[in-house]
Amino acid sequence: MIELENVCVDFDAGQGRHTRAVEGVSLKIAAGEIFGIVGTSGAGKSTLLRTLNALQQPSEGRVTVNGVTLSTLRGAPLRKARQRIGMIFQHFNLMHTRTVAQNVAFSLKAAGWARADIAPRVAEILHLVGLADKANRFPVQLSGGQKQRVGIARAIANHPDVLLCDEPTSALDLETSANILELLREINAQLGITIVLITHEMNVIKSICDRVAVMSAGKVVELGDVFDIFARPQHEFTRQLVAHTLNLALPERLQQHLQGTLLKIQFIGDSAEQPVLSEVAVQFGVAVNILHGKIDYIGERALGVLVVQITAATPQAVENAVAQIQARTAQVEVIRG
Ligand SMILES: Nc1ncnc2c1ncn2[C@@H]1O[C@H](COP(=O)(O)OP(=O)(O)OP(=O)(O)O)[C@@H](O)[C@H]1O
Repeated sequence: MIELENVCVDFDAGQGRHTRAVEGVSLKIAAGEIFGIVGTSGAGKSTLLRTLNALQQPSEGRVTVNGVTLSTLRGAPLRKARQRIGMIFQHFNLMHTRTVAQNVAFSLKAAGWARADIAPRVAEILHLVGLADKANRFPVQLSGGQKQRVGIARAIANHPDVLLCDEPTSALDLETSANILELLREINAQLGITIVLITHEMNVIKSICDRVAVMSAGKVVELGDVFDIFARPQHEFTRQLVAHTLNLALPERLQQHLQGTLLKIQFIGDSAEQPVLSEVAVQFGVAVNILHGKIDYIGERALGVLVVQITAATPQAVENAVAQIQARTAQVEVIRG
C-alpha cells in the first residue's frame, strides 16, 4: 500500500549548507495496518510523514502510495492523489470561523462532491465520530477531544485509503487521548483505512499500532511488530524508550537495604498467565517478595515485568529457584545476586 525507497529529505540551512532531516528510509506499510513512527523531538518524524502525502517532497528516493509514485507527481494529478490521503494534526487545524459541519463540508467541496451529496455525508460522518449533536457549533465551543473528532471527520469524509496522524493526541489529556485512539482503531477496523501515526510516546504505539518504526537522528533504527519491539528491543535508543515507558527502576536506597537475590523477570504470552512464581516458591521452599511490576497487554498478548526479591534458608534453594524461573520465563536479569 505504502512504500518508501531510500527516502532522504534535506533542508536548506543557508550559506550553501543543508540539514538532513530524513536519511535513507526504506519501509513498506501494508493495506489496513496501523503503523506507528516513534522518536524524540527532531528525529524527523513529521518530515517523513509529510512525504507520504507530498506536503514534503523527498530530496532523494521514492514514495509510492496505492501504486502511485507521489514523488514524481505535480499539479492536478498530485492534488487528485492527495484526496485519497487524509491527515489529522496535533493542534487540529480547524477553520475557526466555520461550524463543525462547514469544516467537514469544506473538504468534500474541495474534492469535487456534488452539493446535494455533501449534507448527508457530513451528517453520516459526524454521527460516526460521535458529534451528531455538534454540527452547528464553532470550534471554540468544543473541547480538545471534540476538535480532534472534527479533524478526523474532515480527514475521512472523502473515503481516503490512508489516514496520516501527526501527534494526534499530544495536546489531549490521558482519558481523551485514549478515546481518540479508540476512535482511530474503530475507523481502521470498520472502514479498512490504513493509518500511519507519528508520536513521541511509546504508550500511544503500544495501545493502537500493529507495527512501529523507531526513528533517531533522521534514520529508522528499528522496525518491527509492536509486541516484539517492547519484548525484545534491539537498538539502544529503543531500549531506553521501552524502559522509560515501563518505568520499573527501583529506588537506589531501597535496593541497598534489601536482603537476598533481586531479579527482574520478563514474562511473555503464556508464562504471564501461569503462576510461575508461586509454583517455584512451593517447589523450592523460597520466599518470593514482589517489589515492583506490571503486566501489559499489547493487542491480545501479555507482556509482564516483575522485580522480585528471593530469600531462602540455603543458597542452593535460591539457585535452584532462579534456574527454574529462567527456564519458564522469557528473560531474567539478576539485579543483585
Ligand atoms: N522547514 C524546515 N526547514 C529547515 N529545517 C527543518 C524544517 N522542518 C524540519 N526541519 C529540521 O529537520 C529535523 C527534523 O524535524 P521534524 O520536525 O521532522 O522532527 P520531528 O521528529 O517531527 O520532531 P517534533 O516531534 O519536535 O516535531 C529537525 O532538525 C528540524 O529542525
